[in-house]
Amino acid sequence: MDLFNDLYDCTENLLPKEGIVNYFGQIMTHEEANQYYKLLLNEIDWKNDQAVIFGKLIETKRKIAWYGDIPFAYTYSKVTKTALPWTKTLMQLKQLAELKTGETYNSCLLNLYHDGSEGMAWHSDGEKQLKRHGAIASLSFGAERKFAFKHKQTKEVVALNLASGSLLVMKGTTQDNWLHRLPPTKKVGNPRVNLTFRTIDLDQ
Ligand SMILES: O=C(O)CCC(=O)C(=O)O
Ligand SMILES: [Fe+2]
Repeated sequence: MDLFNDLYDCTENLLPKEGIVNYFGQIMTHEEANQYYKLLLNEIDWKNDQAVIFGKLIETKRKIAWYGDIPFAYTYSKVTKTALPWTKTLMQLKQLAELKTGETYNSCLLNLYHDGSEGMAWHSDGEKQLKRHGAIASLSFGAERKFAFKHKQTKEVVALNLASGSLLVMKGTTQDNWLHRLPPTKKVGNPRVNLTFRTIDLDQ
């Protein structure tokens, strides 16, 4: 695993300008990643995501869950969700993400993509309730999927594959200047679980 991880320099900024994205590669063994994947699939209170699109309430096939230090209300795609208390597994993963990235987090949004037909459209995670320029740590489990960034003005694109058991961090002004997405793909038939650890600003 160490040999493999030497291929990634987690201090290298993947963005050419106006934001910072670091990819740490796989931060655990395949066995550990597989264990976490199964635990997360079973333990998490997965719900179909709801969103208001053109004024209509729709349910996505992708499932989500929202956990945090306290029952924060978080408005995402115009629907408000209340954070559930951390599970033991999520607490372990939060500590791992904090140790690796040198940042702290107080909440986590989880996404379950059943197969490659499910993805997430271009967006940035700049919600008002999030700490301005706070780091967002992304842990992935299960199927490897492509993840892409697009500069809001120049439309430059940067893409990479997120492996099972891998960690990526977005920080600085990334959310101001770049969109990101998880493109749908016909090549993937297995589920993927993604965790994004975030910091809700309690003064907002
Ligand atoms: O699934 C991913 O890798 C990204 C999810 C994401 O961008 C989000 O939850 O805001
Ligand atoms: Fe996002």
